[in-house]
Amino acid sequence: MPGPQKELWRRSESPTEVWDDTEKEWEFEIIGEELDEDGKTSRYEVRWLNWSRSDGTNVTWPGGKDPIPERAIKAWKQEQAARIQQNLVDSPSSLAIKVPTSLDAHLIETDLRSQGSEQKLAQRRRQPTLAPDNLVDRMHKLLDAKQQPTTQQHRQSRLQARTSTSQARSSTASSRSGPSRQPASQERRIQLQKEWTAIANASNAAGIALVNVIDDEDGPPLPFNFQYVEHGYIYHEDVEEIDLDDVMVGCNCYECNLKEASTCDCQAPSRLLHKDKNIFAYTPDGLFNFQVPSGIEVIECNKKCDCTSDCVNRVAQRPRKFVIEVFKTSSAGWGVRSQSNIKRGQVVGIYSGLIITRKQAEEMPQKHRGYCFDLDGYEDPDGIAPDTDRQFTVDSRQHGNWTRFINHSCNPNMIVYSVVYDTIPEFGNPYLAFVALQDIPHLTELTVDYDPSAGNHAKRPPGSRKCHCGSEICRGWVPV
Ligand SMILES: C[S@@+](CC[C@H](N)C(=O)[O-])C[C@H]1O[C@@H](n2cnc3c(N)ncnc32)[C@H](O)[C@@H]1O
Repeated sequence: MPGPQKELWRRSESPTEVWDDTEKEWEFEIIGEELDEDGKTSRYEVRWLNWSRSDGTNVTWPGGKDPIPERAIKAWKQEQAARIQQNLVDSPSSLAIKVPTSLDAHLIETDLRSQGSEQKLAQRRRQPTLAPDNLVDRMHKLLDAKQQPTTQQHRQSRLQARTSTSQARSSTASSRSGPSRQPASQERRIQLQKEWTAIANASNAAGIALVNVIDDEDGPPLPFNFQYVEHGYIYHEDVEEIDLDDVMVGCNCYECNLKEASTCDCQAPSRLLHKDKNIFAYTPDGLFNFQVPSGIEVIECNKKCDCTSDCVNRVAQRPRKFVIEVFKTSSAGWGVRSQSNIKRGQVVGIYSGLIITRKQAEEMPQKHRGYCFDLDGYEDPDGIAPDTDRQFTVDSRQHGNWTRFINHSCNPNMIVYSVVYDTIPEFGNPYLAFVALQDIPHLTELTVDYDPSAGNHAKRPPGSRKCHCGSEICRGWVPV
């Protein structure tokens, strides 16, 4: 006969929750968050400062009818981002114990594939009859065919690439003991890839892959002490930095209204108009709407605004979501492409680098000017002579991100527009955003026209280089 059923565990009584004073302001701080399987926040952990249960505990997980105000969430996210950034600065060794994300796995896979492909190519050079038999070879063959305008040109540029690397090799060969050629080490390339990806991830941006299936060069040539800067500017000591917190103003819209842009304080002073009415520069899907005339800066909401990060007027400032490949091209050094398809109007990236004065840029040796971009979007807003004290240039030679590798094409798939969000237009240091002019399939080289105002028959400027863009409407030269 069965005996009396044993009680193994009984839930203790929940402490009583009394929130009686309806007039009272309940002060709280967010102290944690719970993530769902996609890594998105499902709820926040909150500590109440002027409330506790009868047992003294004061932590809850609010939700449902009483969601946490957006403003508190925004402050918490900013605090977390700053903490991640600080950890990275304080402790470079922490990079080594970073928990791999799916993006890292993707990058490692890409890297292994490109290494495999490189070994195959090297082997094929030694045994020219070896047939391609794996996916990577086929993919890169297809890419080569797509990127090279003619076989003749292809052969020439391959030859040039080999000649230049063999020259580089022979200049270092003298320090080696014997004449036999060792396969080039790819350690530098992999190290750069890891470093740049860690820096990008710290700004919540996706990783950077470095790929070379053309020759043995183990990464792009960079000046000594090059610093990868995923986002923002560094200021040269000759450029006066102004404390923007005192001068910048934000809008009070809780939700900036796409239909009535004039009701947003950020958009009302903008010269971005359509039929005399203020408009935002973006569609509801966050794509550039191409209604911004050249010479007009897009003014996005900023850190003083009340709106959240998904506001219709915050697009260029969002972190990059797709992995970028900095890859060796066959005829224009290193270039860039995305591992994901890109939509027309999608903002692909923002130029970063060192802010120098225009005078400094003009006095720079010509060979270094290839990485300079003038910030002249606001220079002549109403036909008024520009304030020469505030004419700046961004130089990405020594400090910059992947956009410094964007090559020129006479028939480009991106354009550049000026956008202002954590500064004011009058200060003359807007950001430069690269936006897709068309749908761009993944692994297609991303290009801009370095001199969009030049006509197709413009005379070749002194100091310009021979253009290898391969487009049917090629002008024949690249400005420097
Ligand atoms: C901003 S950098 C672009 C990245 C560069 N390819 C690299 O390897 O560092 C500009 C330089 O790239 C080269 N370049 C860019 N587009 C080119 C093109 N269409 N044809 C030939 N060279 C090009 C020129 O040397 C130019 O001065």
